[in-house]
Order: sequence, then structure tokens, then C-alpha cells
Amino acid sequence: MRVLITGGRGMLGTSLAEQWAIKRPDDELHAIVRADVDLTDKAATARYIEKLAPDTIVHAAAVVGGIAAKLANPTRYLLDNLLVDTSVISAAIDARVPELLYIGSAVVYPEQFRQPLLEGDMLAAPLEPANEGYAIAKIAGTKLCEYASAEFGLRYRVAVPSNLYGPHDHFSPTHGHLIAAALKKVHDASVAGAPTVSVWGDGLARREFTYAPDLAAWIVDQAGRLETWPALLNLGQGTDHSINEYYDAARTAVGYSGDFEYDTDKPSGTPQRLLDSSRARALGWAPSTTLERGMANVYAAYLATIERHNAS
Ligand SMILES: NC(=O)C1=CN([C@@H]2O[C@H](COP(=O)(O)OP(=O)(O)OC[C@H]3O[C@@H](n4cnc5c(N)ncnc54)[C@H](OP(=O)(O)O)[C@@H]3O)[C@@H](O)[C@H]2O)C=CC1
Ligand SMILES: C[C@H]1O[C@H](OP(=O)(O)OP(=O)(O)OC[C@H]2O[C@@H](n3cnc4c(=O)[nH]c(N)nc43)[C@H](O)[C@@H]2O)[C@@H](O)[C@@H](O)C1=O
Repeated sequence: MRVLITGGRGMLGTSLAEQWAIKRPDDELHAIVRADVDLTDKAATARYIEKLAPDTIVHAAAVVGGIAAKLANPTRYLLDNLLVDTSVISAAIDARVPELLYIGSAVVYPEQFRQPLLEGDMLAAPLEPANEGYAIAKIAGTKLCEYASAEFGLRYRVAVPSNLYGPHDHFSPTHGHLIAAALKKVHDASVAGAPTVSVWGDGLARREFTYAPDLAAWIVDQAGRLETWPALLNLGQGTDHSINEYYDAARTAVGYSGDFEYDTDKPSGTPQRLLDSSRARALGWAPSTTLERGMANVYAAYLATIERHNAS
């Protein structure tokens, strides 16, 4: 099978490429990055996909960032994601690529709604303001896949992951996601001997975090058989925790004994985001990495990046 992964050096894309090489070494894998093709360029993307003629695409490229980054640059999160998604999905349709997995997001669901969230809850009520632009692009991508499947008989499906974390995450205290930011902040406090770490918001919001390599491994297994999937499929670990609990887990991973203080001028976002992933579980989804193990792995990856940086 000839496989195209977009966003091939992102957090999820890197895990996808790693898992593909392990699980399906005979496949012809193309894990592409921006230097191969800028996916906001519709014509260049169409040329690339037509020439490659992949059997399946896992579209994992997007402009992605933590809550503060999305609030600071809502235009980019809406515009670039619309451009990237329309380029990739329309090129795939035109080239009649038979299968495409679009990596969507749980932000397509309403801010204040029942928990856990079901696949049918998209567009049922207003979106979370902090994620609105990004979510509108993700909803457009999701609908494009649904329409293309129905209209042209293609197998274009949407994975709807919960919040993700993993060893290839971005450890930015300002633009990263919660777990990478928490590990970096707690590590820095530990090294500096600082008595406290600043947590954004009140620490009470709840999130479900899934370990990206678990998701990647399952996606690799599913490639080539997406016809068994519904139009969109929730993919979450199954449990949510408070932000405080994630910081506690980071404190344990780092071995830090200081305390937390709360910066309530920073956004908390939606109070809870938990997916009902029972449809995926019926298809065999069974992520196995515990939060403790995952945190320890991500922290080890962070320490390795520091070592590489110091050695260069
Ligand atoms: N991280 C999370 O918590 C969650 C992520 N998702 C979704 O999962 C997918 C993967 O996310 P994740 O791995 O975390 O994100 P990353 O930011 O780590 O990776 C995304 C990749 O997309 C690439 N990209 C962005 N714009 C372009 C472009 N115009 N042309 C070519 N490449 C581009 C980026 O390249 P560059 O570095 O050059 O910009 C980057 O390598 C995304 O669709 C995201 O929306 C869904 C739920 C949660
Ligand atoms: C599914 C969806 O999931 C994500 O959206 P998010 O939940 O808005 O993202 P987040 O990881 O930035 O915040 C989570 C929570 O954590 C709190 N928090 C505390 N302290 C820090 C902190 O230091 N940094 C960050 N970023 N958050 C912090 C913060 O206040 C908030 O309550 C995206 O990955 C998005 O790409 C996506 O697709």
C-alpha cells in the first residue's frame, strides 16, 4: 500500500511514521513536511497528490497549539486550517484517492453540553469561544469528508481525538498544550529550586488526554479498512482528570516537591471535555498507556531534547 501522512514531523505524525515503520514495513510510506509541499498552496498540493497517487492518506497536518496560542491568533487557526484541509481533501477527491483519514478534534463539540460527548453532538450547541476558529475549520474538514464519501463513494473518515500528548510534543510554556507545558514548568521550577509553579486558570477544568503513540498504533492497524467506521469516530482514553491532577502527575514524573499557584487571568477554556469512545472500542480501540507511564515517557523525551540542545 502507498501511504501519505501529512504533518509527518508533528507530534502525532512522527508517532504515525514510527508505528508504520514498525507495524507495516512493506508499505511505501511518505510522511511529508512543509518543505515537501506547503499545504496551504492548493495547486501545489493537487500536483503532489496526483503524482504520488497514494492508496490512503492520513491527514495529520494542521496549525495546532495550546489555548493561549489559539486565543492570540484566531485568524491563523481558522484561515490556515481551512486552506490546508480544503487543499488536501479536494486534491484527494480529484485524484480519486480511495481512502483518507482526517484527524479532526474534540473541539467540534459544544462548550456546554452533556458529557461524555457523542459523535452526533457536533453542531448541537455553541462552540467553546477559545477554540472557535480552529473548531470551525475542523467542522468544515469533517463535513467535506462526509460529503465526499456520500457523493463520490470514497472512504473518507474522521478521527476525533481527545486532547493528545506524547514524546514528540512541543515544550513551549507559552504556546504548548497542557502536559508538555506543565512538565516544562515543573522541571524548570525544580532545577531553579522555585517554591511554586504557576497553573493557568483555577486548576479545576477537566480534560481527557490520550497518549499519541497509542492513537498512532491503532490508526496504522485500521488503514485500509475504514469502510467499517462511521463518518466520525471519537478516540479518547476514556477518563478525564482535573488540570490539578495533571500537574500532580507532572510533579511526580519530575520529582518536584513545590506547590502550585493559580493564574486566573489566564484562560481555563471549557470546564470539561470528555469523549464517549464506545463506538471505537467496539472496533477494537483499547489504548493501554497509563497517565503515569505516558508522563514518564514524555518527561524522558523532554530531558533528551535538553541533552541534545546542550551537546550542540
Ligand atoms: N495535539 C492535540 O492535543 C490534538 C491534536 N489534534 C489534531 O491532530 C493533528 C496532529 O496534531 P499535532 O501532531 O498535535 O500537531 P503538530 O503541530 O505537532 O503537527 C502538525 C504538523 O502540521 C504541519 N503543518 C501545518 N501547516 C502546514 C502547511 N501549511 N503545510 C505543511 N505542513 C503543515 C506542521 O508543520 P510546521 O511545524 O512546519 O508548521 C506540523 O508539523 C491535527 O490535525 C490536530 O488538529 C486533535 C486533537 C488534539
Ligand atoms: C482537543 C483539543 O484540545 C486542546 O485544546 P485545549 O484543551 O484548549 O488546550 P490546552 O492543552 O492548551 O489547555 C488545557 C487546559 O489546561 C489548562 N492549563 C493550565 N496550565 C496550562 C499551561 O501552562 N499551558 C496550557 N496550554 N494550558 C494550561 C488550560 O487553562 C486549559 O484549561 C488543543 O490541544 C487542541 O489542539 C485540540 O484539538
